[in-house]
Amino acid sequence: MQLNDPRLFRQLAYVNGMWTAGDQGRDLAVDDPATNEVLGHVALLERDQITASVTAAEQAFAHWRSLSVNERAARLHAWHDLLQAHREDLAVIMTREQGKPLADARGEVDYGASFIQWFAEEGKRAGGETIPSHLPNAMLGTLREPVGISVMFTPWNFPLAMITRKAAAALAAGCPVIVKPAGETPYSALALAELAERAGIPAGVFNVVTGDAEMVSEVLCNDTRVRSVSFTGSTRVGKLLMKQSASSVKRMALELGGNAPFIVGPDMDPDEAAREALAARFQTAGQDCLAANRIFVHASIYEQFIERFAVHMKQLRVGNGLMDVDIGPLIHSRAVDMACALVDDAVHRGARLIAGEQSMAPGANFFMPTLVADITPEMRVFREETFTPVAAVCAWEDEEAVIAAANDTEYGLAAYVYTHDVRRIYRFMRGLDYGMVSVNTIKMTGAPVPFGGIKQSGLGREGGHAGIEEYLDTKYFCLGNMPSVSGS
Ligand SMILES: NC(=O)c1ccc[n+]([C@@H]2O[C@H](COP(=O)([O-])OP(=O)(O)OC[C@H]3O[C@@H](n4cnc5c(N)ncnc54)[C@H](O)[C@@H]3O)[C@@H](O)[C@H]2O)c1
Ligand SMILES: N[C@@H](CC=O)C(=O)O
Repeated sequence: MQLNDPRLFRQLAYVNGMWTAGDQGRDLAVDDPATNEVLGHVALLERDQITASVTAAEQAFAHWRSLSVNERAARLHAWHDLLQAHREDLAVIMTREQGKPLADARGEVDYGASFIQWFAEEGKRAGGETIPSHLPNAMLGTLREPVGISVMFTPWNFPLAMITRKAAAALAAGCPVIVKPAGETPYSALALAELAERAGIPAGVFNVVTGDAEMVSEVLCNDTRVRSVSFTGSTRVGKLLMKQSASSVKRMALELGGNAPFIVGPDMDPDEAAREALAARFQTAGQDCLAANRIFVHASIYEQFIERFAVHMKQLRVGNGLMDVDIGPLIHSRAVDMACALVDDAVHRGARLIAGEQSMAPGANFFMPTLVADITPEMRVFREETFTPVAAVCAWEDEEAVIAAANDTEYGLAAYVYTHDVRRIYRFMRGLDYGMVSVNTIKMTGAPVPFGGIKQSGLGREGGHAGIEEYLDTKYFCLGNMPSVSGS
């Protein structure tokens, strides 16, 4: 890989401040999804090595938590600055392993860095409270303590920002961290480890383990020394991690799948609404938990919307993310198979295939943006998180019915509403059962935001003031027999 700083491309795990090969010498090939070329390999750690990463974190914890918040913040700020200084290399690594266009990868480096900056400061504000005493001669209050060793399983669609959103919060709270990145995208995580070391984050405080996901999660979730598990990925794996963590009652933060509705009101300009829906559907080639999964358009502008959406969709440039494109490859060929199956299912059940010419795909892992109209609740595109560049549209007329249809899913991550009618906006905002509702914009995320879902989209919040709470325990204290202390 051509980088300005070749030391950012690491193929070994990072445990206790050391670049670590698997004890059995096993490794795993990592492919560039655009070309299927092998980019490199990554160490497959053995069971005992995963346990050793917990021991390293345990030993590092005492020192890390003892630092003042300002000392921890200084290291986090240094880490943030290093991400910015190496932005271009980090973006290239991300595009090569994940496939997303370079411009999007640069955006993700900025997004990822912003969480480090945010939590460096947020750590300074994570204080307890004093409580007016109901007991005579006693002082009551709370202290905030770091929960302890925090494990993070992160996905391949956002290989850098999903790590920093979790890890920076935990580190700021005083917790040591063990990250298990997705097998498809380990190199962004390992580059983060290289930069964490350069930023002065001590050995054992930020570890990146690589290996078989099922074995790693089994070892880490069953280790009683691990106190918190955070995962971003599918609802299926999230449930598995919950089960594995139940025996030792760990704290859980889960950012799982979504099935976002995108509702367009009758007052919208069909062309403007189509451009916005297009961007909301095809971000990260549709492999985004925030991607608009079901597009509900008011019947009065439905056909015009479809026509404008198809026109704009055909202009999207699909290709290798290193080139000047809008949409890169899907993560692997299974995702292409899934996209084909979703479209077939929809058409078989009566949807109209408006556009999507797969013979134009520039490689095995590419899927050309596709639009299906007249979708119904029986179709897979309606029920499942499609995670592919397949846009699925239907018409609505009755406001209560469209809210009910939008809520007719086990997911509840994000919803979009496009209309300028303020009363309608209010009714949608209140009526939609989602953790996040975005009105007249598709840009809703960022460091200050409490990101997260309800129902089977997850537990807890990341980012914002809430993000650091996932890594803090509240310790109540009662300082009794203090005759000079009043009850107030
Ligand atoms: N909510 C989000 O932010 C978000 C982000 C990315 C992906 N996703 C979900 O991921 C799905 C697509 O990804 P996929 O097909 O790779 O899903 P998947 O469930 O097979 O895998 C998701 C991730 O979990 C890891 N994983 C698998 N088994 C694991 C285990 N036992 N322990 C720990 N980690 C394990 C994988 O390495 C991968 O990184 C989508 O349907 C979407 O719901 C959600
Ligand atoms: N796009 C999401 C991540 C989910 O895939 C985000 O911005 O956090």
